[in-house]
Amino acid sequence: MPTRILLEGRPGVGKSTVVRRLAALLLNRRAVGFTTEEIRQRGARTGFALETVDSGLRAVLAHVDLPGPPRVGRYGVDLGVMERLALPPLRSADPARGELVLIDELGRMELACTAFQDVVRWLFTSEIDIVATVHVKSDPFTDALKRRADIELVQVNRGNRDALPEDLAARFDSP
Ligand SMILES: Nc1ncnc2c1ncn2[C@@H]1O[C@H](COP(=O)(O)OP(=O)(O)OP(=O)(O)O)[C@@H](O)[C@H]1O
Repeated sequence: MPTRILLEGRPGVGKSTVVRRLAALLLNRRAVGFTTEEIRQRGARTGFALETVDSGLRAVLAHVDLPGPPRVGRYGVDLGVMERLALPPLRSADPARGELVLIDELGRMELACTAFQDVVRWLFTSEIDIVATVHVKSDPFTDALKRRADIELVQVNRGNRDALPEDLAARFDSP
């Protein structure tokens, strides 16, 4: 049975940092997937960049200056970035090669890509180990994942965020 972990936490608690540190700590496993990061201009958040875990490819996923569609809040989302950068490594993830999927995050902008929803559904039925971040906020897609009996829902908070990357790396790296 693969390990499927959802890291849940309030905005800014440190979920992305846990995922990035976990990717850097893994010795015997190859992590594939993506992380997202705020873009700030003159101190204000103007968008989000997406970066692939394995190859470090980076592009602007959402920005106040992008028109969309879709628009999520103040941001126009470039779904082509999901198609070109995020999906290929997820589609070719192979547990036989020791690969582990990291997704940061299962958020509204990412899930605006229906092909991404399909890939995530497939991943959660496959033999691939997964660590994905989710917000506390209710959303039909992530609520359904959180209710599954075969996932571990881990709350990220200030008390455990420093220890979590090493705890998770030890679990995934052990033979
Ligand atoms: N373990 C930590 N120790 C100190 N600072 C941290 C730690 N983890 C995260 N931070 C800081 O908190 C801020 C938010 O971190 P991060 O982006 O990882 O949170 P997040 O939960 O992924 O946020 P979001 O919900 O917006 O995606 C960053 O400035 C980061 O440097």
